[in-house]
Amino acid sequence: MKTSSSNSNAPVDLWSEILAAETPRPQQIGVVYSRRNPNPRNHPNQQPSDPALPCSTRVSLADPNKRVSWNRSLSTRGRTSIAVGACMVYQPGLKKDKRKPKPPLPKGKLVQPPNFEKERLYFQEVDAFELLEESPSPKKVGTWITGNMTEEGPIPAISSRLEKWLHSRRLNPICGSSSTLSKILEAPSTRMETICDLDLNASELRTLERTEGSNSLLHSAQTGDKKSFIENDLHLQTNDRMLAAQSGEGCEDIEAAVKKLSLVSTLSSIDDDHISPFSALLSICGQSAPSAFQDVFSSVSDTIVKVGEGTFGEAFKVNNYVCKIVPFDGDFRVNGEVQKTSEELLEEVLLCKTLNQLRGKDGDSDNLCSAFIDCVEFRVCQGSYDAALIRAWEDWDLKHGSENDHPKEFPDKQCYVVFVQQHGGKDLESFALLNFDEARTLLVQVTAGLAVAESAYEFEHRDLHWGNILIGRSDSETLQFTLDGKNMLVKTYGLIISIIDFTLSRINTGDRILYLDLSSDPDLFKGPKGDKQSETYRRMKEVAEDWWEGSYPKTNVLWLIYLVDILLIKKSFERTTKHERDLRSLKKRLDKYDSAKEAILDPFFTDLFLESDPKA
Ligand SMILES: Nc1ncnc2c1ncn2[C@@H]1O[C@H](COP(=O)(O)OP(=O)(O)OP(=O)(O)O)[C@@H](O)[C@H]1O
Repeated sequence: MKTSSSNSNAPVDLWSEILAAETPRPQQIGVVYSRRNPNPRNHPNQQPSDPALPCSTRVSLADPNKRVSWNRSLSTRGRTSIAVGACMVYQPGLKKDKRKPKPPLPKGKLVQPPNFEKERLYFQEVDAFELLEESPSPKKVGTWITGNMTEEGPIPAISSRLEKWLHSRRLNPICGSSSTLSKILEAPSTRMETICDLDLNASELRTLERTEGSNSLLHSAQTGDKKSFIENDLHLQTNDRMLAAQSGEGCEDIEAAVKKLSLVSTLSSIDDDHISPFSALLSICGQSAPSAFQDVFSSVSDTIVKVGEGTFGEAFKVNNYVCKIVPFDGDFRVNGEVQKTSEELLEEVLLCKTLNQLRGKDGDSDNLCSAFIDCVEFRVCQGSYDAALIRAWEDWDLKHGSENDHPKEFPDKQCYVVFVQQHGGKDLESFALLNFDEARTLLVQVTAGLAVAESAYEFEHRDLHWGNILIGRSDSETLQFTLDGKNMLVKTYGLIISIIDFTLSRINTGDRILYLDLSSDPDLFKGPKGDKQSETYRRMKEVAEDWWEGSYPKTNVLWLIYLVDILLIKKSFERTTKHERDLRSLKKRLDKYDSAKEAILDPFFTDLFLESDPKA
């Protein structure tokens, strides 16, 4: 899936190459925004709203007339995490429902065995004997990977660098995170950079060496990244801890600082250990303090172009990347919605990091694909909106008419998460499909991607409308998917798709189940009758019986059915009546499948596989 780079310092992959060819000049970007929850009253592609439907009364304080959302009740919104691992007990708003047991951990090789050579080198630096003697046993063995055996005995599955550090100082009285999470933590996207290192002005983001120091919070604490330190009551606690660690104020303080900022303790101890979700979010983004928002973007003003907007985020093209900027934790509404919380964003980042694992950057796996947008960096920022972004926002507003609030309204204490993603092209709504082959490859890539993610993580997207499928043109004729160890080479007909926006998604990371409890968002299911997107939410609800923590891969199939409908009804491309018949019979058969994994075996897809057939 990866292609080689001409510049060894820059991470060039398939997308970068596609996009270098596809969108070389900002003014050529023609992405038309499609929000997840279009307001049927003013969205050209939506049916007129049912006057009987209640319209939301939640409007932004910034501009009460700007936007009305018909299907969100974010006052009750909240992503929910069910921890399935030892010590993972954080379950806000967990509904007690004993109908189903907790889903099993995902199958397949989720966790790579630890690289023992690396472990050995590490332990040379510490007193290995002492360490092994003092290491606590996990309380629930089943959720830990089995450690390697050494002459001295088993090495516990020590997951993160922070944990190793704690072990080395015999300061780890709690059980550690599972290795799945640690693997995610150590993925390239958790690179620790100072604000200056996040050089969006470069034509490519640099892949920094992931050294022990550069990727650790401890390092930040020790080097004291004061430049990005923003004085804010909310964050002082975190910074105090880090500075205490820096100044070496005794083991207890260091232990507390590191433990509280390590993912090991994030979700599980937010409640009982008074850790703020904000600290945990910083931690998972590899930061000790928020970056100054304006600094991150100030040097790239000429190249910034807005490419889209969503209910929560504004998306800007910055060179070859897209930065999705999501404000959070503010106490006023943005775009008519209550702002997302640190906690929700923490889980969203975790979810993205988990899906990033499917790209196989960290070794072999039984399930691989590049169908989910590559998130290359996550950055917590704070401050008022950058002038270059505001200019880009206003340009876009002139051309497309934004439904969002003007970002200049944000106060200077506002926090944001910047999701730095690869540019995935245009969304399906605005992309002009040329012919039936392009429609077919779209369907097979989405289906295969969902099948792979289902298999690896019991993933359900739960919101796969046409604004959440991006399409780019590519020279690659084929694309590889690996499903349960079997390789499938899929014909692209020159298109590569990327799935985005995991706000409603459900995933089993191996440590915990992340999902959004849609039962607390009744408006989501009140969209116009007959509207395919609204009907799909309602069908999902029937399948889930409004119990959203459960695993229902059928929901993925429901979105595939929606996609076929969209291709038939909303998209025009060169096609014959036979092609339409084929699509209609695919839709009928899809109805009978319970998962994307079943759907990918449908005869409709057979001749789209070049070498290996998933049935073989
Ligand atoms: N990586 C990307 N590449 C290209 N365009 C993107 C990318 N990410 C987002 N966009 C554009 O921005 C729009 C909004 O992004 P996204 O759906 O992720 O935001 P959101 O706030 O989560 O939206 P929603 O209203 O669906 O919750 C997309 O429809 C797309 O047009």
